[in-house]
Amino acid sequence: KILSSPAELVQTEYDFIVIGGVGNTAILLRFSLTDLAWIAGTAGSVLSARLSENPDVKVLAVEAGASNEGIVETMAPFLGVSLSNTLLDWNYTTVPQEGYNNRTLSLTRGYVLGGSSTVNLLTWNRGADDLWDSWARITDEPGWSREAMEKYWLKSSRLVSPADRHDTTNQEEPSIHGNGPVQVSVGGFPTELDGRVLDTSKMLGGRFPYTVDLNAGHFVGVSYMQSSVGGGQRSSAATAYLNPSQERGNLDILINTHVTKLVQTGSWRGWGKPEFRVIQVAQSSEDAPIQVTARKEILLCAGVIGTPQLLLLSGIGPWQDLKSLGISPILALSDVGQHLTDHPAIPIYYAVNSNSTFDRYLRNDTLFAEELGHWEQTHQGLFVDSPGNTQAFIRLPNNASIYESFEDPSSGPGAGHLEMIFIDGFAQFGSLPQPETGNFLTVLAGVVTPLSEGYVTINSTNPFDHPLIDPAFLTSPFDQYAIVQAIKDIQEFLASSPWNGFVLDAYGDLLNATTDDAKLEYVRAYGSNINHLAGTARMSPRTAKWGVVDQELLLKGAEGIRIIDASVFPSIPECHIQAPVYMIAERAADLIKDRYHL
Ligand SMILES: Cc1cc2nc3c(=O)[nH]c(=O)nc-3n(C[C@H](O)[C@H](O)[C@H](O)COP(=O)(O)OP(=O)(O)OC[C@H]3O[C@@H](n4cnc5c(N)ncnc54)[C@H](O)[C@@H]3O)c2cc1C
Repeated sequence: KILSSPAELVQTEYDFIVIGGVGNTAILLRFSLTDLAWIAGTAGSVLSARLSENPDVKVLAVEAGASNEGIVETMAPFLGVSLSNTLLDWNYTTVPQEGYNNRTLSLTRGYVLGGSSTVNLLTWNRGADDLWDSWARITDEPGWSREAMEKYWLKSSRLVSPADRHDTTNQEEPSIHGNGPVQVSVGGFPTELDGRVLDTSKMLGGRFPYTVDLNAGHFVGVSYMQSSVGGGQRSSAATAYLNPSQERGNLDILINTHVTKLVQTGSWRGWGKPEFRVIQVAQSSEDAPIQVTARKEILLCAGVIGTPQLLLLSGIGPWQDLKSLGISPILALSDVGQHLTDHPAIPIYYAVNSNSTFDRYLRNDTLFAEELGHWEQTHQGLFVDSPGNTQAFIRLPNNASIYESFEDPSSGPGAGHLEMIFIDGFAQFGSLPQPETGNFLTVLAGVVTPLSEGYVTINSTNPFDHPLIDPAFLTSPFDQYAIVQAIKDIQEFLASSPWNGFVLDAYGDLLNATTDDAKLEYVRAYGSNINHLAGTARMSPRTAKWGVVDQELLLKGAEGIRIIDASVFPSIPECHIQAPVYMIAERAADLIKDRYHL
C-alpha cells in the first residue's frame, strides 16, 4: 500500500528497505521481503516488485517524491520532455561547467515513483555485448558478462507492437526480445525523416551501416529506435513493476519522504566492520527523523546523485571530506561520489522544406490541445512517441588523429563512440529557444564514450540541501574531438541525396562554424547533456582498493547495505542507460533471493 507520511507506518521493522525512486526497485516487489528496506527509483521499483513476490518477505520502499499515478505528462511519451523543471524533478543544477563556457546546466532526475524512468525520454538500449563483457572483466565477475546477463535482458522487457500497428519487418528483431514487464516498441507515428535516415544509411554504408535491431548486441549502425512504450503509453519501472505490486500486503510504499541517514547499528560479529540496519526518514528538515529497521538489508537505489549524498551524510566516503564537514567518519571509501560521467550532447538544427514537422503544435495551443485530446481518446498520433524515431551509434574513423594521444575508450568494436537521434521538429535540448516561425529538424548528437569525469559531493550536512554536482563536461580533449567529429558526420549525412530539396540551411551559429575550432565553440555555447549520469559508487572486485561496492553490489567494508542503481556502473554504457539499470536490478534481486533462500 502507499503511505504518504511516516506517521502512517504501522511497523518500523521490515526485511528490506528500498531507498529511492521505487523505479527499478519494482523488482523487489516480486519477493515481498519482510526483511528489506529500500529506496524506490528505477532500480528501486524493480527490487520492490521482485522481493515482495514472496508474501513472507516484508518490504518497505521509501521515495522522496510523489506518486506517478494520474499525471498525463508521465504517460504520453511526447510530453516526457515537459517534465523537467517541474515538481516531479529534483531540479538539480551543476556547478559552472568550464567545458561549456562556465555555464551551469539544469539536471533532471525523477522525484516520483519510478524515479527517472517516469520522466525520461524512453529510449530502450540494452548496451553492446562488448560493454557487458568489459564489465565482467573490470569487476572480475563472469556474472556480469553478456552471456550471463542475457536472462535479465529477457526478464525485464518485452517487444510489443507500435501504437499504429504498422508492419515492422526489418525494423526490429523479435527473436532477441524477452517476456518481462517493461513494454518496448519502435515508433508508432512515422515521420518524414524515417525513410530518409534509412536510405542514407543504405546509400553511405561504411561508418553508417544499417542495423536492424541494435538490441541484438552489436551497437553500431543506424536503426529504428526502440522505446519503453506500449500501446502508445510510457512503460516505466512504476507502471511495469511497482504499480501492479502495490496492493501486496507485504509491501509498504512510503512516498513524499526523504531518507536522511543510514544509521550504524553495531559492528559485524563484533570485529569492527560497521553494520547498518536502520534508516532515518523525514519529510522536511524541521521534522524529527523516524527510524526504521531493515532486518536483512538496506537496498540503496537513490540514483547517481542521491546515493553518494546519502552515503556521505552517513559518514561513508572520503575521510578528509567528511571530517572537514564535521561528519564523524565511519567508513573510508575514497571513490564515493567520484567518477561522475555523462554523455555530452549538442542539438544541431536545420530549416527544412516541410509543413509536417511538430513545430506547429508547439506554437499553437489549440492544435496542441486537440492532439492531446486525440491521444487521450485513442492512444494514437504524434503523442505516442518521444521525439525521434531513428538513432545511430557510429564509431570514430579508424585513422582518427585523436588515437595518437588516446587509446580507444570504447568497450570494443561492437560499441559506438558517437550517437545521433533524428527528430522531426525543433527539439529544445540546448539553450537555443524555438524560433517563432519555420519548420526544422533536429539531430541530437552525443559522445557515448566520454573521458571527462567529475564528482558529486556535499557542502552541507542538511539532507534536504542539494549536493554539488560537477559532470565536468568536455574537459577531456577526447570528448572535444569526438563531438566535433559528430557534427561533421551529421553534415556529411544530411548532405547526401535523400535529403535533397528537404534540408535547407543550418540554423543558428552553426551556419558560420566552418572550422573545427568554430564547431567546438558552438558546442561550448549551446551544448547540453542526455541525463545519462553514472559511476558515483562504482563496482569493483572485492579485494580492489578502488570502487564502492563489490561484485554483488554490497557496500565494501560494511554489512547491511547493497547499492543498486546507475551509480554502480563500472563504466558509462555507450548507449542510453535505463535498460542496463533494469538488468542490474533484476540480477540484484536474484542475488538477494539466493543469499536469503527466498
Ligand atoms: C530527463 C531524462 C531523460 C532520460 N532519457 C533516457 C532515455 O531516453 N533512455 C534511457 O535509457 N535513459 C534515459 N535517462 C536515464 C535513465 O532514466 C536513468 O539513468 C535511470 O532511470 C536511473 O535509474 P536509477 O535507479 O539509477 O535512479 P532513479 O530512477 O533516478 O531513482 C532514484 C530514486 O531515488 C529517489 N531518492 C533519491 N534520494 C532519495 C532519498 N534521500 N530518499 C528517498 N528517495 C530518494 C529519487 O526520487 C528517485 O526516485 C534519462 C534520464 C532523465 C532524467
